Amino acid sequence: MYLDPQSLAPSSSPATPAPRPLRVGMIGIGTVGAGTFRVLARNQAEIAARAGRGIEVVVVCARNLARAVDVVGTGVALTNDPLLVATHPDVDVVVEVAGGSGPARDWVLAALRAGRHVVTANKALLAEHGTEIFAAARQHGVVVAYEAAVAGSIPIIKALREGLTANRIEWLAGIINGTTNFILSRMADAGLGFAEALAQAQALGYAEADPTFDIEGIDAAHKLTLLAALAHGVPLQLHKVHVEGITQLQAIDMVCAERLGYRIKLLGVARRRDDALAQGLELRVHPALLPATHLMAQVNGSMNAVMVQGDAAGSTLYCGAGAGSEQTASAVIADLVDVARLAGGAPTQHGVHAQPIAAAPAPAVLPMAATRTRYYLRVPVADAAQGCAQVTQALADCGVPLQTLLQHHEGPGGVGDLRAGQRHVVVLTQVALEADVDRALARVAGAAGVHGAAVRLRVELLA
Ligand SMILES: NC(=O)C1=CN([C@@H]2O[C@H](COP(=O)(O)OP(=O)(O)OC[C@H]3O[C@@H](n4cnc5c(N)ncnc54)[C@H](O)[C@@H]3O)[C@@H](O)[C@H]2O)C=CC1
Ligand SMILES: N[C@@H](CC=O)C(=O)O
Ligand code: NA
Repeated sequence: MYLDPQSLAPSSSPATPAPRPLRVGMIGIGTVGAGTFRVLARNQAEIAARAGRGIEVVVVCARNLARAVDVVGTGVALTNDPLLVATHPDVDVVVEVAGGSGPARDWVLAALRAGRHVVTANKALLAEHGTEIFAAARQHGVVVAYEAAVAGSIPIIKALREGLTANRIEWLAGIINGTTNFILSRMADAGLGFAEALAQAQALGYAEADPTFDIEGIDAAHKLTLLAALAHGVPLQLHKVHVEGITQLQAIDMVCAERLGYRIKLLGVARRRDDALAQGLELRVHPALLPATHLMAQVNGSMNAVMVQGDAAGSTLYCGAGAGSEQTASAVIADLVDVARLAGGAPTQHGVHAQPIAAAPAPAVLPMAATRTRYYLRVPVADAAQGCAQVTQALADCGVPLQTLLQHHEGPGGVGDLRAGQRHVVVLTQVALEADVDRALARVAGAAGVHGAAVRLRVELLA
């Protein structure tokens, strides 16, 4: 769509002087920074042909300068002062791949005020300070591009801003954290424990500096905040995202889900509601059951996938590496190429201005009690028959329609944290209101013979 094959051929007009290269200053040269430098160097000729000019890293900020030399060699200026890169006179665009949201805000604002474009992979920064940062970019007539910040290599920002721009987006749902998808896949498919799987994700460069951000769903909430703003025209409102991570997930529920024909994934969902029960936006990150036959359920390891339902396009699905060095670098460089193509024009004329566009009126974020979906419930009980009767009665009393009910009894040597001999009532509901499901579970909790806390997981509707 964007690539003119002729542009890869050598120019036939020698009289036209070659435009000067786009000069890049990088802040951070870790997993993503090093990948960006490597891919820029390796694919230099192709990238220059496609961008219409070369892209050249002129200065790099690193904490450890000796290690930075190993990556970038001696032909690039090095500093450990990020502000020096942000305002460097020889830099056209600042690539921020250091991470964190406090100091990074200052560097990025300094770059924008100095008239530099910014490319960043930092979703925490934009989810927390994006309103201020995009306003500064507008004021100074420059671009903040962030394709790498959401779902790594997948061009989902471009898809929403450009490919789907004609649509009213009804919902989007995504596996948008590579680390947790890697952990859940390794636990389900290779029988690894949580800690071991997390350690592998860290060693492969997928996890955040503080992996709590991954496993507690915060990183996915950062990304969902950015996606929801683009897709639904709402402000950046991280504090309104309902967030549950995967640390409370129990092995028994992964096994029961699988026996029922489902896989559990950490999902980010932004769903517009305009029905008899609610008008607004569901904005939530949590583990969810997906039918094992659904394409999204088959997205494993560090892969991400985002499904978008538009009123005109219908369903579209985007899948690819959600984390990793060169995988993320691919998106960073795509943004650099967009900036290179500006060639002095106004950012908005070239469709690169990556700020969320507010629609009026923006839908309000709904409370979780208003969520409408299907549910998986597991209730530990002393007596299976009595437990089934209690659970079905409570669901019926609260208007929650039942779809499947089964008893689960694991003998000695059973899965995960299951006590030998423990019985469970496992239920799949039809579509119900979360408030009604919670009322039913509150009733069940007080019943004689119920041993321990019930588990409630959402079954996501992806149709
Ligand atoms: N690793 C991945 O797969 C992905 C990471 N990201 C984001 O990209 C950013 C970078 O992530 P990684 O490369 O994985 O992290 P990293 O920890 O591997 O690299 C960050 C580098 O920045 C340097 N740095 C931090 N503060 C600095 C300072 N004040 N002065 C000089 N250097 C400083 C660190 O020393 C480190 O070398 C983060 O915002 C992360 O969320 C986004 C998508 C994927
Ligand atoms: N830690 C993140 C990195 C990419 O955004 C993830 O695992 O997805
Ligand atoms: Na992306």
